[in-house]
Amino acid sequence: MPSVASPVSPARRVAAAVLRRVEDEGAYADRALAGEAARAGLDGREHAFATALAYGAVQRRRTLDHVIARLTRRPPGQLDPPVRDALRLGLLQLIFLDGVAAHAAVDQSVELAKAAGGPGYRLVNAVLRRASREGRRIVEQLDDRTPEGAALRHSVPDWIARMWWESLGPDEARALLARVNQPAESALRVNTLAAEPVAVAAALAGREVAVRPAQLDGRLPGGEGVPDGEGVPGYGGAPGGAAAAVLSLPEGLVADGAFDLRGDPLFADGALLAQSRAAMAAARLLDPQPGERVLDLCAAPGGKTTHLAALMGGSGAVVAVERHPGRAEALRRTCARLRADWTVAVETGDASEPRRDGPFDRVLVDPPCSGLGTLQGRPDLRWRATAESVAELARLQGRILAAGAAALAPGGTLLYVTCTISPDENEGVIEAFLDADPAFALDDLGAELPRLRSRRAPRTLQLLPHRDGTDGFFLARLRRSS
Ligand SMILES: C[S@@+](CC[C@H](N)C(=O)[O-])C[C@H]1O[C@@H](n2cnc3c(N)ncnc32)[C@H](O)[C@@H]1O
Repeated sequence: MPSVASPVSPARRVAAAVLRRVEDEGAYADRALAGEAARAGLDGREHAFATALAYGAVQRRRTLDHVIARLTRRPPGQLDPPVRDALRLGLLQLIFLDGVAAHAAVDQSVELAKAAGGPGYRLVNAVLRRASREGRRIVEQLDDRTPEGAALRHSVPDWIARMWWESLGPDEARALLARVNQPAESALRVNTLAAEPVAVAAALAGREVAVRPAQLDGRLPGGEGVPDGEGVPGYGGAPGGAAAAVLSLPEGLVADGAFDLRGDPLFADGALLAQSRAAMAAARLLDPQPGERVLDLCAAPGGKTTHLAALMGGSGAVVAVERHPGRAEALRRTCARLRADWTVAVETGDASEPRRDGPFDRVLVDPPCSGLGTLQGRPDLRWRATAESVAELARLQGRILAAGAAALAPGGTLLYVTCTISPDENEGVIEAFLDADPAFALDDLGAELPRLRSRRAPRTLQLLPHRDGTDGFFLARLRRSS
Protein backbone atom coordinates (compact mmCIF):
# COMPACT_ATOMS: atom_id res chain seq x y z
CA MET A 1 0.00 0.00 0.00
CA PRO A 2 1.36 3.47 -0.78
CA SER A 3 1.89 5.46 2.40
CA VAL A 4 -0.61 8.24 2.92
CA ALA A 5 0.90 11.51 4.15
CA SER A 6 -0.70 12.84 7.33
CA PRO A 7 -2.72 16.02 6.78
CA VAL A 8 -1.41 17.29 10.12
CA SER A 9 1.84 19.30 10.10
CA PRO A 10 4.85 17.59 11.76
CA ALA A 11 5.13 20.29 14.44
CA ARG A 12 1.49 19.84 15.49
CA ARG A 13 1.83 16.06 15.56
CA VAL A 14 4.90 16.37 17.77
CA ALA A 15 3.12 18.84 20.07
CA ALA A 16 0.11 16.51 20.39
CA ALA A 17 2.41 13.58 21.23
CA VAL A 18 4.11 15.69 23.92
CA LEU A 19 0.77 16.60 25.50
CA ARG A 20 -0.21 12.92 25.61
CA ARG A 21 3.05 11.91 27.26
CA VAL A 22 2.85 14.70 29.83
CA GLU A 23 -0.71 13.65 30.77
CA ASP A 24 -0.42 9.84 30.46
CA GLU A 25 3.12 9.18 31.63
CA GLY A 26 3.78 12.25 33.79
CA ALA A 27 6.67 13.05 31.39
CA TYR A 28 8.56 16.33 31.67
CA ALA A 29 7.42 18.46 28.73
CA ASP A 30 10.92 19.65 27.80
CA ARG A 31 12.34 16.13 27.71
CA ALA A 32 9.30 14.69 25.88
CA LEU A 33 9.61 17.45 23.30
CA ALA A 34 13.31 16.77 22.74
CA GLY A 35 12.57 13.05 22.18
CA GLU A 36 9.53 13.51 19.93
CA ALA A 37 11.17 16.26 17.86
CA ALA A 38 14.27 14.10 17.27
CA ARG A 39 12.13 11.12 16.30
CA ALA A 40 10.16 13.25 13.82
CA GLY A 41 13.35 14.87 12.46
CA LEU A 42 11.98 18.41 12.79
CA ASP A 43 14.00 21.20 11.19
CA GLY A 44 14.76 24.46 13.05
CA ARG A 45 11.55 26.27 12.11
CA GLU A 46 9.32 23.29 12.83
CA HIS A 47 11.11 22.71 16.11
CA ALA A 48 10.48 26.30 17.17
CA PHE A 49 6.78 25.99 16.30
CA ALA A 50 6.43 22.61 18.05
CA THR A 51 8.05 24.16 21.14
CA ALA A 52 5.65 27.12 21.12
CA LEU A 53 2.69 24.74 20.79
CA ALA A 54 3.73 22.12 23.34
CA TYR A 55 5.08 24.54 25.96
CA GLY A 56 2.14 26.92 25.46
CA ALA A 57 -0.53 24.22 25.76
CA VAL A 58 1.05 22.78 28.91
CA GLN A 59 1.70 26.18 30.50
CA ARG A 60 -1.67 27.70 29.63
CA ARG A 61 -3.65 24.56 30.39
CA ARG A 62 -5.77 26.14 33.11
CA THR A 63 -6.84 29.11 30.98
CA LEU A 64 -7.44 26.94 27.90
CA ASP A 65 -9.58 24.54 29.94
CA HIS A 66 -11.61 27.48 31.21
CA VAL A 67 -12.38 28.46 27.60
CA ILE A 68 -13.19 24.84 26.73
CA ALA A 69 -15.60 24.63 29.66
CA ARG A 70 -17.28 27.91 28.62
CA LEU A 71 -17.73 26.81 25.01
CA THR A 72 -18.65 23.15 25.53
CA ARG A 73 -20.54 23.57 28.81
CA ARG A 74 -18.77 20.54 30.24
CA PRO A 75 -15.64 20.08 32.31
CA PRO A 76 -12.64 19.29 30.05
CA GLY A 77 -11.98 16.23 32.23
CA GLN A 78 -15.08 14.60 30.70
CA LEU A 79 -13.75 14.87 27.13
CA ASP A 80 -11.77 12.13 25.41
CA PRO A 81 -8.09 13.00 25.98
CA PRO A 82 -7.18 13.31 22.24
CA VAL A 83 -10.21 15.57 21.69
CA ARG A 84 -9.26 17.72 24.67
CA ASP A 85 -5.65 17.96 23.42
CA ALA A 86 -6.81 18.96 19.93
CA LEU A 87 -8.99 21.65 21.54
CA ARG A 88 -6.18 22.92 23.75
CA LEU A 89 -3.77 23.16 20.81
CA GLY A 90 -6.36 24.83 18.58
CA LEU A 91 -7.37 27.37 21.24
CA LEU A 92 -3.75 28.16 22.03
CA GLN A 93 -3.15 29.09 18.39
CA LEU A 94 -6.37 31.07 18.05
CA ILE A 95 -6.03 33.02 21.28
CA PHE A 96 -2.34 33.30 22.15
CA LEU A 97 -0.10 32.73 19.12
CA ASP A 98 0.48 35.40 16.53
CA GLY A 99 1.07 34.52 12.91
CA VAL A 100 -1.11 31.37 12.72
CA ALA A 101 -4.08 31.67 10.34
CA ALA A 102 -7.35 30.87 12.13
CA HIS A 103 -8.49 28.44 9.43
CA ALA A 104 -5.21 26.51 9.74
CA ALA A 105 -5.54 26.33 13.53
CA VAL A 106 -9.11 24.99 13.24
CA ASP A 107 -8.54 22.58 10.34
CA GLN A 108 -5.38 21.10 11.78
CA SER A 109 -6.97 20.44 15.17
CA VAL A 110 -9.96 18.82 13.43
CA GLU A 111 -7.51 16.54 11.58
CA LEU A 112 -5.74 15.69 14.85
CA ALA A 113 -9.06 14.67 16.39
CA LYS A 114 -10.02 12.66 13.29
CA ALA A 115 -6.74 10.77 13.47
CA ALA A 116 -7.74 9.66 16.98
CA GLY A 117 -10.97 8.13 15.58
CA GLY A 118 -14.57 8.61 16.71
CA PRO A 119 -16.93 11.53 16.25
CA GLY A 120 -15.04 13.97 18.54
CA TYR A 121 -13.73 15.93 15.57
CA ARG A 122 -17.19 17.46 15.10
CA LEU A 123 -17.06 18.98 18.56
CA VAL A 124 -13.53 20.27 17.87
CA ASN A 125 -14.73 21.88 14.65
CA ALA A 126 -17.74 23.56 16.26
CA VAL A 127 -15.89 24.78 19.35
CA LEU A 128 -12.88 26.16 17.48
CA ARG A 129 -15.03 27.96 14.93
CA ARG A 130 -16.82 29.71 17.75
CA ALA A 131 -13.53 30.35 19.54
CA SER A 132 -12.08 32.06 16.47
CA ARG A 133 -14.72 34.75 17.05
CA GLU A 134 -15.07 34.75 20.84
CA GLY A 135 -11.96 33.11 22.34
CA ARG A 136 -9.79 36.19 22.85
CA ARG A 137 -12.66 38.11 24.41
CA ILE A 138 -13.35 35.31 26.91
CA VAL A 139 -9.75 35.51 28.12
CA GLU A 140 -9.59 39.31 28.10
CA GLN A 141 -12.68 39.39 30.30
CA LEU A 142 -10.94 37.41 33.02
CA ASP A 143 -10.42 39.91 35.83
CA ASP A 144 -6.87 39.80 37.17
CA ARG A 145 -7.39 42.25 40.03
CA THR A 146 -7.39 39.41 42.56
CA PRO A 147 -4.79 36.65 42.96
CA GLU A 148 -7.40 34.03 42.03
CA GLY A 149 -8.48 35.93 38.89
CA ALA A 150 -4.86 36.47 37.85
CA ALA A 151 -4.10 32.77 38.46
CA LEU A 152 -6.88 31.78 36.05
CA ARG A 153 -5.94 34.39 33.46
CA HIS A 154 -2.23 33.54 33.51
CA SER A 155 -2.69 29.83 34.16
CA VAL A 156 -1.02 29.00 37.46
CA PRO A 157 -2.40 27.34 40.60
CA ASP A 158 -4.02 29.80 43.02
CA TRP A 159 -1.40 29.25 45.73
CA ILE A 160 1.41 30.55 43.51
CA ALA A 161 -0.48 33.73 42.61
CA ARG A 162 -1.39 34.30 46.28
CA MET A 163 2.21 33.84 47.40
CA TRP A 164 3.52 36.33 44.82
CA TRP A 165 0.72 38.80 45.58
CA GLU A 166 1.72 38.79 49.20
CA SER A 167 5.50 38.92 48.70
CA LEU A 168 5.76 41.25 45.68
CA GLY A 169 2.55 43.30 45.75
CA PRO A 170 -0.25 43.16 43.13
CA ASP A 171 1.45 45.09 40.29
CA GLU A 172 4.73 43.19 40.38
CA ALA A 173 2.89 39.88 40.85
CA ARG A 174 0.65 40.53 37.81
CA ALA A 175 3.66 41.46 35.66
CA LEU A 176 5.49 38.33 36.77
CA LEU A 177 2.46 36.13 36.08
CA ALA A 178 2.15 37.57 32.58
CA ARG A 179 5.80 36.74 31.96
CA VAL A 180 5.83 33.09 33.02
CA ASN A 181 4.14 32.02 29.77
CA GLN A 182 6.68 33.72 27.49
CA PRO A 183 9.73 31.92 26.05
CA ALA A 184 12.85 32.08 28.22
CA GLU A 185 15.88 34.05 27.09
CA SER A 186 18.54 31.98 25.31
CA ALA A 187 21.69 32.65 27.34
CA LEU A 188 25.02 30.87 26.88
CA ARG A 189 28.26 30.65 28.81
CA VAL A 190 31.61 30.33 27.14
CA ASN A 191 33.76 27.82 29.00
CA THR A 192 36.92 29.85 29.44
CA LEU A 193 38.86 26.65 30.22
CA ALA A 194 38.40 25.78 26.54
CA ALA A 195 37.80 28.99 24.56
CA GLU A 196 37.83 32.78 24.55
CA PRO A 197 34.47 34.58 24.59
CA VAL A 198 35.47 36.90 21.75
CA ALA A 199 36.47 33.98 19.51
CA VAL A 200 33.25 32.10 20.30
CA ALA A 201 31.11 35.15 19.56
CA ALA A 202 32.92 35.54 16.23
CA ALA A 203 32.44 31.85 15.37
CA LEU A 204 28.72 32.12 16.13
CA ALA A 205 28.40 35.29 14.08
CA GLY A 206 29.99 33.36 11.18
CA ARG A 207 27.09 30.88 11.47
CA GLU A 208 24.61 33.77 11.57
CA VAL A 209 23.77 33.26 15.24
CA ALA A 210 23.43 36.80 16.58
CA VAL A 211 24.69 37.16 20.15
CA ARG A 212 25.26 40.06 22.51
CA PRO A 213 27.29 40.40 25.73
CA ALA A 214 25.64 39.42 29.00
CA GLN A 215 25.29 41.38 32.21
CA LEU A 216 22.79 41.90 35.01
CA ASP A 217 21.67 45.47 35.35
CA GLY A 218 21.29 46.42 39.00
CA ARG A 219 20.72 50.14 38.38
CA LEU A 220 17.55 51.67 39.69
CA PRO A 221 15.41 53.30 36.98
CA GLY A 222 16.18 56.68 38.61
CA GLY A 223 19.88 56.21 37.86
CA GLU A 224 21.32 55.12 41.23
CA GLY A 225 24.73 53.59 40.67
CA VAL A 226 25.23 54.65 37.05
CA PRO A 227 28.29 52.88 35.62
CA ASP A 228 31.10 54.72 33.92
CA GLY A 229 30.43 52.96 30.63
CA GLU A 230 33.22 50.42 30.94
CA GLY A 231 32.42 46.72 31.30
CA VAL A 232 33.31 45.86 34.89
CA PRO A 233 34.23 42.24 35.50
CA GLY A 234 32.18 41.34 38.55
CA TYR A 235 30.23 44.14 40.23
CA GLY A 236 31.66 46.89 42.32
CA GLY A 237 34.09 49.73 42.29
CA ALA A 238 33.98 51.75 39.14
CA PRO A 239 36.72 54.40 38.82
CA GLY A 240 36.00 57.27 41.17
CA GLY A 241 34.52 55.02 43.84
CA ALA A 242 30.92 54.97 42.55
CA ALA A 243 29.23 51.59 42.63
CA ALA A 244 28.92 50.20 39.11
CA ALA A 245 25.55 48.59 39.93
CA VAL A 246 26.00 46.32 36.93
CA LEU A 247 27.15 42.75 37.32
CA SER A 248 29.07 42.07 34.19
CA LEU A 249 29.27 38.47 32.96
CA PRO A 250 32.22 38.54 30.55
CA GLU A 251 31.88 34.83 29.72
CA GLY A 252 28.15 35.17 29.00
CA LEU A 253 26.39 35.67 25.68
CA VAL A 254 22.72 36.15 24.93
CA ALA A 255 21.47 34.75 21.62
CA ASP A 256 18.68 36.47 19.69
CA GLY A 257 16.18 33.63 19.66
CA ALA A 258 16.76 29.92 20.12
CA PHE A 259 19.44 28.04 18.21
CA ASP A 260 20.52 24.41 18.07
CA LEU A 261 23.21 24.49 20.76
CA ARG A 262 23.56 20.71 21.02
CA GLY A 263 24.11 20.42 17.28
CA ASP A 264 26.83 23.08 17.32
CA PRO A 265 30.52 22.01 17.24
CA LEU A 266 31.28 24.47 20.05
CA PHE A 267 29.07 22.38 22.34
CA ALA A 268 30.83 19.14 21.43
CA ASP A 269 34.19 20.88 22.03
CA GLY A 270 33.15 21.87 25.55
CA ALA A 271 33.44 25.55 24.63
CA LEU A 272 29.81 26.54 25.09
CA LEU A 273 26.90 25.60 27.32
CA ALA A 274 23.40 26.89 28.04
CA GLN A 275 23.22 28.82 31.30
CA SER A 276 20.91 31.62 32.33
CA ARG A 277 22.38 34.98 33.29
CA ALA A 278 20.84 34.48 36.74
CA ALA A 279 22.70 31.18 37.18
CA MET A 280 25.97 32.76 36.01
CA ALA A 281 25.57 35.41 38.71
CA ALA A 282 25.99 32.76 41.43
CA ALA A 283 29.62 31.84 40.72
CA ARG A 284 30.44 35.46 39.86
CA LEU A 285 29.12 36.68 43.22
CA LEU A 286 30.91 33.94 45.14
CA ASP A 287 34.06 35.10 43.31
CA PRO A 288 36.37 32.08 43.83
CA GLN A 289 40.09 32.75 43.41
CA PRO A 290 42.77 30.57 41.79
CA GLY A 291 44.30 28.13 44.27
CA GLU A 292 41.38 28.19 46.74
CA ARG A 293 39.40 25.22 48.14
CA VAL A 294 35.73 25.54 47.28
CA LEU A 295 32.81 23.37 48.43
CA ASP A 296 29.87 23.11 46.02
CA LEU A 297 26.81 21.58 47.71
CA CYS A 298 24.08 20.14 45.46
CA ALA A 299 26.09 20.30 42.30
CA ALA A 300 24.46 18.44 39.39
CA PRO A 301 24.00 19.04 36.52
CA GLY A 302 27.07 21.21 37.08
CA GLY A 303 26.56 24.57 35.38
CA LYS A 304 27.82 26.35 38.48
CA THR A 305 30.48 23.76 39.36
CA THR A 306 32.15 24.17 35.99
CA HIS A 307 31.76 27.95 36.17
CA LEU A 308 33.57 27.97 39.54
CA ALA A 309 36.39 25.87 38.05
CA ALA A 310 36.65 28.23 35.07
CA LEU A 311 36.79 31.34 37.28
CA MET A 312 39.58 29.64 39.27
CA GLY A 313 41.47 29.20 36.00
CA GLY A 314 41.82 25.46 36.57
CA SER A 315 43.89 25.91 39.74
CA GLY A 316 42.72 25.02 43.25
CA ALA A 317 40.08 22.46 44.18
CA VAL A 318 36.31 22.24 43.97
CA VAL A 319 34.58 19.48 45.95
CA ALA A 320 31.19 18.99 44.28
CA VAL A 321 28.59 17.04 46.29
CA GLU A 322 25.53 15.48 44.65
CA ARG A 323 23.22 12.95 46.29
CA HIS A 324 21.71 11.30 43.24
CA PRO A 325 24.21 8.71 41.88
CA GLY A 326 23.08 8.99 38.25
CA ARG A 327 23.29 12.78 38.35
CA ALA A 328 26.70 12.60 40.06
CA GLU A 329 27.95 10.35 37.26
CA ALA A 330 26.60 12.74 34.62
CA LEU A 331 28.33 15.58 36.46
CA ARG A 332 31.67 13.73 36.25
CA ARG A 333 31.21 13.39 32.49
CA THR A 334 30.28 17.06 32.16
CA CYS A 335 33.39 18.09 34.10
CA ALA A 336 35.54 15.96 31.78
CA ARG A 337 33.89 17.41 28.64
CA LEU A 338 34.38 20.96 29.94
CA ARG A 339 38.00 20.28 31.01
CA ALA A 340 37.17 20.98 34.65
CA ASP A 341 38.03 17.49 35.90
CA TRP A 342 41.51 18.59 36.98
CA THR A 343 39.93 20.94 39.50
CA VAL A 344 36.67 19.24 40.43
CA ALA A 345 36.26 16.14 42.59
CA VAL A 346 32.68 14.88 42.45
CA GLU A 347 31.39 13.16 45.57
CA THR A 348 28.14 11.20 45.66
CA GLY A 349 26.69 12.09 49.05
CA ASP A 350 24.18 13.93 51.19
CA ALA A 351 25.00 17.63 51.43
CA SER A 352 23.13 18.00 54.71
CA GLU A 353 25.66 15.73 56.46
CA PRO A 354 28.56 17.31 58.43
CA ARG A 355 31.85 17.53 56.48
CA ARG A 356 35.15 16.11 57.69
CA ASP A 357 37.23 17.73 54.94
CA GLY A 358 36.86 21.41 55.89
CA PRO A 359 37.60 24.20 56.22
CA PHE A 360 36.88 25.64 52.77
CA ASP A 361 37.66 29.16 51.59
CA ARG A 362 34.29 29.45 49.84
CA VAL A 363 31.06 27.46 49.81
CA LEU A 364 28.25 27.43 47.27
CA VAL A 365 24.89 26.13 48.53
CA ASP A 366 22.43 25.51 45.68
CA PRO A 367 19.85 23.20 47.27
CA PRO A 368 16.80 21.62 45.65
CA CYS A 369 13.97 24.17 45.49
CA SER A 370 10.49 24.63 44.06
CA GLY A 371 12.00 26.17 40.88
CA LEU A 372 9.27 28.80 40.50
CA GLY A 373 11.76 31.23 38.98
CA THR A 374 12.13 28.94 35.95
CA LEU A 375 8.50 28.43 34.86
CA GLN A 376 9.22 29.83 31.37
CA GLY A 377 11.60 27.02 30.50
CA ARG A 378 9.97 24.21 32.55
CA PRO A 379 6.36 24.18 31.35
CA ASP A 380 4.86 21.50 33.62
CA LEU A 381 6.62 22.55 36.83
CA ARG A 382 3.76 24.79 38.00
CA TRP A 383 1.42 21.79 37.97
CA ARG A 384 3.84 19.61 39.96
CA ALA A 385 4.87 22.05 42.72
CA THR A 386 2.70 22.28 45.83
CA ALA A 387 2.49 24.64 48.79
CA GLU A 388 3.23 21.66 51.06
CA SER A 389 6.42 20.81 49.15
CA VAL A 390 7.66 24.38 49.72
CA ALA A 391 7.58 23.92 53.50
CA GLU A 392 9.39 20.59 53.23
CA LEU A 393 12.02 22.03 50.89
CA ALA A 394 12.63 24.95 53.24
CA ARG A 395 13.52 22.52 56.05
CA LEU A 396 15.97 20.62 53.82
CA GLN A 397 17.48 23.88 52.54
CA GLY A 398 18.08 25.02 56.13
CA ARG A 399 19.90 21.78 56.94
CA ILE A 400 22.11 21.96 53.82
CA LEU A 401 22.91 25.62 54.48
CA ALA A 402 23.93 24.82 58.07
CA ALA A 403 26.20 21.99 56.89
CA GLY A 404 27.83 24.25 54.29
CA ALA A 405 28.31 27.05 56.81
CA ALA A 406 29.94 24.70 59.31
CA ALA A 407 32.54 23.74 56.69
CA LEU A 408 33.50 27.37 55.95
CA ALA A 409 36.79 28.82 57.22
CA PRO A 410 36.72 31.95 59.43
CA GLY A 411 36.75 34.95 57.04
CA GLY A 412 35.34 32.73 54.29
CA THR A 413 32.39 33.46 52.00
CA LEU A 414 29.23 31.41 51.40
CA LEU A 415 26.72 31.98 48.63
CA TYR A 416 23.18 30.62 49.05
CA VAL A 417 21.23 30.47 45.80
CA THR A 418 17.88 29.11 44.66
CA CYS A 419 16.01 29.31 41.36
CA THR A 420 12.73 30.19 42.99
CA ILE A 421 10.57 33.13 44.02
CA SER A 422 9.30 31.77 47.32
CA PRO A 423 10.04 33.71 50.53
CA ASP A 424 9.97 30.63 52.78
CA GLU A 425 12.74 28.99 50.70
CA ASN A 426 14.73 32.20 50.28
CA GLU A 427 14.65 35.04 52.81
CA GLY A 428 13.04 32.75 55.40
CA VAL A 429 15.87 30.21 55.27
CA ILE A 430 18.52 32.95 55.54
CA GLU A 431 16.77 34.73 58.42
CA ALA A 432 16.38 31.50 60.41
CA PHE A 433 20.03 30.62 59.83
CA LEU A 434 21.33 34.06 60.90
CA ASP A 435 19.16 33.98 64.03
CA ALA A 436 20.76 30.66 64.98
CA ASP A 437 24.39 31.47 64.16
CA PRO A 438 25.85 34.86 65.19
CA ALA A 439 29.21 34.02 63.56
CA PHE A 440 27.72 34.87 60.15
CA ALA A 441 26.63 38.17 58.61
CA LEU A 442 25.06 39.08 55.27
CA ASP A 443 27.04 41.01 52.69
CA ASP A 444 24.99 43.89 51.33
CA LEU A 445 24.44 42.73 47.75
CA GLY A 446 21.37 44.96 47.61
CA ALA A 447 23.53 48.08 48.06
CA GLU A 448 25.69 47.03 45.13
CA LEU A 449 22.87 46.02 42.80
CA PRO A 450 19.95 48.05 44.18
CA ARG A 451 17.44 47.28 41.47
CA LEU A 452 17.76 43.55 42.18
CA ARG A 453 17.34 43.65 45.95
CA SER A 454 14.71 41.59 47.70
CA ARG A 455 11.80 43.57 49.17
CA ARG A 456 11.80 41.52 52.36
CA ALA A 457 15.57 41.26 52.94
CA PRO A 458 17.22 44.18 51.10
CA ARG A 459 20.77 42.88 51.62
CA THR A 460 19.88 39.90 49.40
CA LEU A 461 18.87 39.74 45.72
CA GLN A 462 15.68 38.42 44.18
CA LEU A 463 15.86 38.38 40.39
CA LEU A 464 12.51 38.61 38.60
CA PRO A 465 11.93 37.33 35.04
CA HIS A 466 9.63 40.17 33.94
CA ARG A 467 12.01 42.85 35.20
CA ASP A 468 15.43 41.30 34.61
CA GLY A 469 14.73 39.13 31.55
CA THR A 470 16.30 36.07 33.15
CA ASP A 471 15.29 33.34 35.60
CA GLY A 472 13.95 34.30 39.03
CA PHE A 473 16.93 33.43 41.25
CA PHE A 474 17.48 34.36 44.89
CA LEU A 475 21.06 35.09 46.00
CA ALA A 476 22.43 35.79 49.48
CA ARG A 477 26.12 36.07 50.39
CA LEU A 478 27.27 35.37 53.93
CA ARG A 479 30.60 35.92 55.64
CA ARG A 480 31.92 34.02 58.61
CA SER A 481 33.58 36.20 61.21
CA SER A 482 34.89 33.50 63.57
C1 LIG B 1 19.21 23.12 42.16
S1 LIG B 1 19.93 21.64 41.67
C2 LIG B 1 21.61 22.08 41.61
C3 LIG B 1 22.03 22.77 40.33
C4 LIG B 1 23.53 22.84 40.17
N1 LIG B 1 24.18 23.51 41.28
C5 LIG B 1 23.95 23.51 38.88
O1 LIG B 1 24.31 24.67 38.88
O2 LIG B 1 23.89 22.85 37.84
C6 LIG B 1 19.86 20.68 43.13
C7 LIG B 1 20.61 19.37 43.06
O3 LIG B 1 20.70 18.89 44.40
C8 LIG B 1 20.58 17.48 44.39
N2 LIG B 1 20.22 17.11 45.78
C9 LIG B 1 19.01 17.03 46.34
N3 LIG B 1 19.11 16.75 47.65
C10 LIG B 1 20.42 16.64 47.92
C11 LIG B 1 21.18 16.37 49.11
N4 LIG B 1 20.58 16.15 50.28
N5 LIG B 1 22.52 16.34 49.00
C12 LIG B 1 23.14 16.59 47.83
N6 LIG B 1 22.49 16.84 46.70
C13 LIG B 1 21.15 16.88 46.73
C14 LIG B 1 19.57 17.22 43.31
O4 LIG B 1 19.69 15.88 42.84
C15 LIG B 1 19.95 18.27 42.26
O5 LIG B 1 20.88 17.73 41.36
